[in-house]
Amino acid sequence: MSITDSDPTERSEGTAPDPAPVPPAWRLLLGYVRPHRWALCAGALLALVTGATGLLLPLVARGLIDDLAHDRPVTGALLGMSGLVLANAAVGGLGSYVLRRTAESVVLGARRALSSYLLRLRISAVDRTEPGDLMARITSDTTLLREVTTDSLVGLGTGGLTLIATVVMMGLVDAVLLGVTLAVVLGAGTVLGVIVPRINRASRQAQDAVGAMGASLERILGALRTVKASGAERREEEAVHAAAEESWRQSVRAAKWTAAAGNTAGLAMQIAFITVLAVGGARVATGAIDVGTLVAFLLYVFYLMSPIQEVVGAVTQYQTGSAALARIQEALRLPAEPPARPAPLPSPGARPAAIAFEDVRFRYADDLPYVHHGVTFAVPARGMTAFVGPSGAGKTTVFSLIERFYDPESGTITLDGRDVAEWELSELRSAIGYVEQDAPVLSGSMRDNLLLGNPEAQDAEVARVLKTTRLDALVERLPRGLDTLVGHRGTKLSGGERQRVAIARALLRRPRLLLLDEATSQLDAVNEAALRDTVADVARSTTVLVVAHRLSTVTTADRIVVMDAGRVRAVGTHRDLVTGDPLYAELAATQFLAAAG
Ligand SMILES: Nc1ncnc2c1ncn2[C@@H]1O[C@H](COP(=O)(O)OP(=O)(O)OP(=O)(O)O)[C@@H](O)[C@H]1O
Repeated sequence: MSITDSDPTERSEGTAPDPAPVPPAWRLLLGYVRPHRWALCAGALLALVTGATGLLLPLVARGLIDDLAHDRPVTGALLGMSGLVLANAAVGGLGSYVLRRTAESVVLGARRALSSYLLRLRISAVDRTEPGDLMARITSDTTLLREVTTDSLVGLGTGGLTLIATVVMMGLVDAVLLGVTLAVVLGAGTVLGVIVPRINRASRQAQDAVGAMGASLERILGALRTVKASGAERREEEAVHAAAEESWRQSVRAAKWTAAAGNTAGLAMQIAFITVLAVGGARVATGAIDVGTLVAFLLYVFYLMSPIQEVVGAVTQYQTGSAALARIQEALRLPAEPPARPAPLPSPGARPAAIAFEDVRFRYADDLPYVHHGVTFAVPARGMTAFVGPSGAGKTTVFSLIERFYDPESGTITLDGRDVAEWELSELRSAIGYVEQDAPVLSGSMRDNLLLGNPEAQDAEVARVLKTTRLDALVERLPRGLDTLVGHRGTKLSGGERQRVAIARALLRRPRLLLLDEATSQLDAVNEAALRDTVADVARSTTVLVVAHRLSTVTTADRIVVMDAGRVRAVGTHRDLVTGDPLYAELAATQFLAAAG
């Protein structure tokens, strides 16, 4: 699944698509590794020292055979060999630890960068992605960076250098036997050139399938009640299984080619060994070389196996890792907002904000119809303004544009007379409290939810807001008061309570402008009255805009903006509009709900 296909929303929001081509995977990898380069160099150095101690072993072995052949004492050679073996194990272990630790740090860096970036994504970018797929990019794709750092980058460096050093040593021992060995190795290299790109393709498809599985799971877990109530468990299960099986199929394909690559390298070494033994035996017979030289060379052939396998492993691992890197990079190229600078919240009693739309035209994407066809209205500071109109009229979109989740194609939106496009985003949002229609409550405690937008709020302020939102009685009833857990998405609260928690959360930010998207669902009379009184209270000191779905909300409003098909058709009080606007009269007659539901 690709998330970087060009998206028309970008242009309609004035966000130019990123024109720079995606850098090659190796350059991306170096970018992640750069902060850890010294640790990586230390690890690579230790790996090289390990390799060097190994390289000396055949030479010491040759000395040992020579000593034995000439009846010389062998204690020195034996001690030397033991020392080299111990040094090899100790330095090798330390090197491996340093490399793995560095690789974990690379993964940590990538996860931090990616998660911070995802929190800054523009809402338009989130609209066209699957959250589950994005999650897979942070969890599973970044994990692959670990192997690619240790096995691929370091493996290529140390394996490559050891390989060169081994070849040089072999050349010094016997050039003819080296020629024989290289001929076999080059043949194997040609076969590997065919296999390796296949590993890349299969790995990429396997990772995409993991992303698709995450997306399916997120879809199910996000609406498990609906899935169960709709009896759709089996069909949803099949979708998850299909993605899991696709990932399995592609991983098995990648495993097949990886195994083929490994075996080709192994087979090449066996062939090289037998050929060297045959050619070397003949050379010993003719007296061209002695037995010690042949044994030393054969040890080098064995020794060659490890760096060759390291290099082959590095290349195959790089293929898997570059697929993951590409997926991470795709996520990092989604349009994002500039990094948020912390903006202070308005002080208590800050003056309310005035808001105005002037001929605003907006559509969610170039290939979608306009949602706003020139919306114009002005709301003075303080008081409650209700937005009413049939479903799809563009009321919620008004709020999204004020919050700058999207930018209009033309026209201006001003807050206190200043174009919202000119405001620093964090400064703009700190002036506004926003309560979404489905009033999201996050998992965690009641306190976590209330303090989400203002962690510094004092107890007295929290108590006051709880009273305003008529939540004080509820909190008293909860077994652990504010520390009671509210469940995933606040499932332990009623719909009305969730809405009031969301309002309380917004109020604790002391907004100069409160945007309240009323729930379309019917509330019971007690909850409805509590909500109405709350909003009326708040509107005395703040500017409140409400997308209203209930007649009881609009009758108390200071002014009502009637929207229809992306236009403002009338503005007035309930009394004016009931007689002056036929659509409003009709909506009021049906209590809004028939037209709004
Ligand atoms: N993220 C989006 N991407 C594309 N189209 C969208 C998006 N959000 C809303 N729309 C479309 O824009 C139009 C206006 O939506 P909006 O939510 O503003 O309507 P509304 O008046 O608030 O409706 P309701 O009363 O049902 O909440 C609708 O036709 C809707 O399908």
